[in-house]
Amino acid sequence: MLKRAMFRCGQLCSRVFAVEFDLRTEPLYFTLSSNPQVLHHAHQQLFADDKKLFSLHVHSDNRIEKAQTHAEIKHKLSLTLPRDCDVFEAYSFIPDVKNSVVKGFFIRDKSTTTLAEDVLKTLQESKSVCVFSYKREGQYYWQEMLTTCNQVEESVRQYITPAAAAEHHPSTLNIRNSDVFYCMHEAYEVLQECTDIIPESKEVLKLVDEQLETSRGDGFPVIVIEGLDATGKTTLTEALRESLNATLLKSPPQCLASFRQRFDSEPPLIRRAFYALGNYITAAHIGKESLRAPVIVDRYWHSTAAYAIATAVGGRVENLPKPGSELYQWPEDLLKPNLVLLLTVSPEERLRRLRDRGQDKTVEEAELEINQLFRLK
Ligand SMILES: Nc1ncnc2c1ncn2[C@@H]1O[C@H](COP(=O)(O)OP(=O)(O)OP(=O)(O)O)[C@@H](O)[C@H]1O
Ligand SMILES: Nc1ccn([C@H]2C[C@H](O)[C@@H](COP(=O)(O)O)O2)c(=O)n1
Repeated sequence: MLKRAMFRCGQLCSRVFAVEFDLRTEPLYFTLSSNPQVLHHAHQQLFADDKKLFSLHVHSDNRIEKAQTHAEIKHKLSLTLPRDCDVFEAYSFIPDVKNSVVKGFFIRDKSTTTLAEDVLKTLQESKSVCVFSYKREGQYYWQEMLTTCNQVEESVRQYITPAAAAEHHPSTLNIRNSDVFYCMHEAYEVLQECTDIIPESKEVLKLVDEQLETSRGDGFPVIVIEGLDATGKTTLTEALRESLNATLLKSPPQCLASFRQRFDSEPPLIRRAFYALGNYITAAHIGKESLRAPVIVDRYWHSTAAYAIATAVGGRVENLPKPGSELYQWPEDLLKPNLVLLLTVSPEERLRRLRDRGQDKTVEEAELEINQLFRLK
């Protein structure tokens, strides 16, 4: 308990918290201080009196464990919390410091039961989970650890203080090498760290080792076709193969097809590293094939980066990294195509085509359909 309290005062107190309270507006930012301060109107709405308030963050030096614990908690909260609990994405971070984000949740319990508190107390038993509750004193609010012994309680009570909005959405601080990978060895290392818990990682790494090839010389043109599902990629890439007498490749490549389901069920860190490695295998195939004929590629790095960034960045479209951000830069060691085309259709036409096709959808495809914000991103 003492260790947790020290951690909290040593690190969290200099941190800013952001809660994705309303998807149409900026997150709400606050810090902790020993001096009470009156809250702004928006903050007062979040900390409204008639609710029991908690926040929960996952800490671990082991990034795989951290990612998995976060995903497990998200799943558990969605299954076990009472219906009248609101769960918002929350971040604790140090402004402008890359990789400083600790992801978590902010929970408003409007129920009359203690179920939410009981669930959170159970979660707090895990050494990597910190749960805080929020209390009111007159017009001020303070944060304290959910379960504390008396000795620690005094030293950890901190008042909620409104903080300035961050220039960049906090989630963008952690995208590099957690959601999007900009060189192969960073993605490779993630799968290496997973081999104990995901045995398939070894097989994927073996395929990467076997297939990797040095970059291509001056060969035939390489054209990538990108687009959301049902925008016509398969139709166009097949037609181009015929008309240009080209070789057609895909990312992820066929040799990873049997592993996709497994990695799709993993948290973003692991899932994105898997798809990143798929791009490097496809790059090796492009290198070989483009010496013989033009190459058409059905999705490549833009798909990987776009899905990853749209998933990682919560809330509104304006939260995305700004145009020109280094996060949109092509990976330094990934073979570049000569041309990338993005196919677009109106949302109505896309839905009509999806309905006509009536195929099974992956979870993320289904999400695209129901989540207009995600598709826009
Ligand atoms: N230019 C077009 N005009 C009208 N319909 C089209 C056009 N291109 C494709 N379609 C139709 O739209 C549907 C989706 O096309 P297609 O399978 O090529 O999309 P896709 O982008 O490859 O989808 P996914 O990524 O989900 O596999 C198909 O029924 C196809 O016949
Ligand atoms: N080049 C690619 C292709 C696909 N992905 C990921 C992104 C989603 O997680 C999923 C969607 O693929 P679909 O089901 O539409 O085939 O695959 C990627 O990261 N990179």
